[in-house]
Amino acid sequence: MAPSINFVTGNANKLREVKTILEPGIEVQSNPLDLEEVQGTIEEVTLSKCRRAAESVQGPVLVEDTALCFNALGGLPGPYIKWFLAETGHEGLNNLLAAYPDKSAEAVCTFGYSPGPGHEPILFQGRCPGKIVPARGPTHFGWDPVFEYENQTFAEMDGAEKNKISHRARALIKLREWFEAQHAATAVPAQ
Ligand SMILES: O=P(O)(O)OP(=O)(O)OP(=O)(O)OC[C@H]1O[C@@H](n2cnc3c(O)ncnc32)[C@H](O)[C@@H]1O
Ligand SMILES: [Mg+2]
Repeated sequence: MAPSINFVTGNANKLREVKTILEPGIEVQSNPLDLEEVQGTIEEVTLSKCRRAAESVQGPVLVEDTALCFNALGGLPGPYIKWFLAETGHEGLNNLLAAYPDKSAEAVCTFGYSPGPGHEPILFQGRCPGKIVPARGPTHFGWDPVFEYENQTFAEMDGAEKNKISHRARALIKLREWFEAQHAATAVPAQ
């Protein structure tokens, strides 16, 4: 039987990508709890989110936090990208870099897995380099239209292309390796 994982997220686009990448090897269940997110480094935000999720669910959970880091701004907006995007939009994200020739950025995806409340979460991080450009492509998912990787924005790619190289895919390679090794170690050998 495939191992399963309980992904706590309010973001339907994240859930779709995680399911596409992990299933059928790992079955992804989901829970749309809205978790409070603290300020801090990328890792601190995910650790706190994961501890809260494990407390709320009283069981094993997976959470994820996505950051978008502008190199000219020392890594900001980073884990605060959600609020920058909501308040300034795609054009505003470009304007933030107007004073700098360096438009390079990094998308950072950090998954946190906790076996349950009281356990320290384990982190799996993936990074994808790119640059911030005026919006191109459909506007279904967050900052996808303004993040360009090798001449295409994430929004211009089809799902399969994005899932080959994205920050999320790179983090999930690490998560899958660890999760499958854990499952193999605890599975009862066939008699
Ligand atoms: O419930 P959670 O999992 O926290 O979902 P969220 O939507 O609040 O997500 P985050 O806290 O991680 O905030 C990240 C922001 O970046 C956006 N985002 C996340 N992954 C993205 C991706 O692959 N492409 C474009 N935008 C993305 C997302 O819509 C948010 O605005
Ligand atoms: Mg969030």
